[in-house]
Amino acid sequence: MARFVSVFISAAHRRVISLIVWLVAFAAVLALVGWFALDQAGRSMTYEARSTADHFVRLRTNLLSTFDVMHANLTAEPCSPAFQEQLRRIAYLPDGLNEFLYAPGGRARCSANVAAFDGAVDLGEPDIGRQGERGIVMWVDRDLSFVGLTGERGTIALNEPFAAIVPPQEAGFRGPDWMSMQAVLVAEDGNWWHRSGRPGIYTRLIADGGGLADGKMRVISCDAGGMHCVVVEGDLRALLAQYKGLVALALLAAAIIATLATLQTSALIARYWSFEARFRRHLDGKSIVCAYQPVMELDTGEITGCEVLARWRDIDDRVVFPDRFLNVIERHDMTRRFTELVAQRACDELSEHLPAGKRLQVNFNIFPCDLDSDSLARIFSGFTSQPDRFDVVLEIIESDEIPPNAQREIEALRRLGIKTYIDDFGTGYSNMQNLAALSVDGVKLDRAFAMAPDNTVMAKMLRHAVEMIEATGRVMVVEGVETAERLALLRGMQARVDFVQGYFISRPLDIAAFVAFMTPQPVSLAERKRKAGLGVVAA
Ligand SMILES: Nc1nc2c(ncn2[C@@H]2O[C@@H]3COP(=O)(O)O[C@H]4[C@@H](O)[C@H](n5cnc6c(=O)[nH]c(N)nc65)O[C@@H]4COP(=O)(O)O[C@H]3[C@H]2O)c(=O)[nH]1
Repeated sequence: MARFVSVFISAAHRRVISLIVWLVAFAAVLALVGWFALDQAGRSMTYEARSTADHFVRLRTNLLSTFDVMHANLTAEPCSPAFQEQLRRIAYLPDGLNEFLYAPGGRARCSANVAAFDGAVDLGEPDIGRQGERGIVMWVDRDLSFVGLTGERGTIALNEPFAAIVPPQEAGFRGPDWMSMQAVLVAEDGNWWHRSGRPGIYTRLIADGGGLADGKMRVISCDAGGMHCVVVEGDLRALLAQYKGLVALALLAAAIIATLATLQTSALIARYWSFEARFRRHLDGKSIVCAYQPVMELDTGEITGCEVLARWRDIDDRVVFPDRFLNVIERHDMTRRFTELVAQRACDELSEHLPAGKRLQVNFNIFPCDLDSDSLARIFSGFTSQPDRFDVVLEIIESDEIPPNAQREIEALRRLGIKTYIDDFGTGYSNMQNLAALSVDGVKLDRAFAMAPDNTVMAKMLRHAVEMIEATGRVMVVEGVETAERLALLRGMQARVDFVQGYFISRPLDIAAFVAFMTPQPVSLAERKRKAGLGVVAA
């Protein structure tokens, strides 16, 4: 899971995601345009196939109505002169058919042109036997010399006992260049005969089952009776070549749409997976990590307490430091909830792991805006309900101005057994005026003083800052002690520093390392550090 979400969090991966989104959007738009173009091409091919098939529909209608006329009008004795007369009259009808036979059982006895044959002409086995409602029988592409049309071929259709000769049909096809057509005569048993157009198309249609294959698309349209069919084949490569300009335009449109979609999606992803959004979505008891930085009594060298420092475990499992999330907490009014989660986690860990009989002062950072004794009493009740194990100190951090009701709340907290310190004194809002106005229990000198390199102004001011705090009579903690020399300097001062904290004593530790660091005293600092060496939470 952590691996998966890191894909969305890291900027490098986001670029890859953007590229993927672009490609997918581009392909999707092209697919959409392609589908639309194919649909349109298919429609226009179907239209052309139907228009061409109309010719055969008309032919079939003429044939059937001619048979109707023959059955109604040929009343004379078959093949008699009167019959021949009736037959000739029908042959003059303007229906494209003009040779008729009397051929009961497939044996031609007379025709419109050749009166009676010298004996019946046996047409033989029909190519198509009794097809459709009217039971029409057909002899396809027969030699017509027996009716005097030497060298000609035609199809004979028989509707017992009359037959008509259907001359070869040339269906006019008016489709565009990228289409070609074949007209076929298809029997119900699947046998078929080429009628006109480009041979081979129907064979390919049968092989491919219609639709799209090899860059070609085929559609079929048959006449109502199903005898004649027109297959139209569209060559899509030829179509693309014909509309190069439109293709270029479609590609450009797809690229523009894909770019817009990518911008939108990337912005959405960036917003959804931004640190701020992640923090707000996933801040809970499990994601809070507590680090404990030991606080040492300067006189005795004894570790008497710790400062609880919060970190947050991001969803990709990386531990994030407060400088990244404190402003998010303040901006979104999450300060109280956050303090509650930290207090809860620290209480669970310390209560479980701290050796029995060991008393500890636990310092927490709180936001000035949360200086409300009722809610703070509830938040830290886990500690105050164990007065023999824990003392609670709340360090009011330097985020915004101290609220006007601060004094009243500080006193109320003191009555509940909770002490307050001013944090990071010497910077920001923590000025002398604040210190004089508020009856806080202690003051923590900003780490910038103790950490300042030798001979800098801040380093020189360390002594004066310490003397100034001493003058207020409050408990004094100096943090940021990084070297033995600074520790010695603080020890050697005339003014009294009560507690020290800093990397020289210990970096912030996870609970296991912190408990190891708290080994029964007296043990040298070096020995304690060696024991706590594992599981250090980087500061
Ligand atoms: N270079 C150096 N640094 C040292 C040394 N000793 C301690 N530090 C660092 O100084 C910070 C001390 O905490 P802070 O002044 O209360 O300053 C804290 C505090 O204002 C705030 N913070 C941390 N945890 C919480 C919390 O649970 N609630 C609130 N409201 N604020 C918190 O975030 C600030 C920064 O915390 P961290 O990053 O943990 O940084 C910690 C600690 O790791 C040292 O010798 N050298």
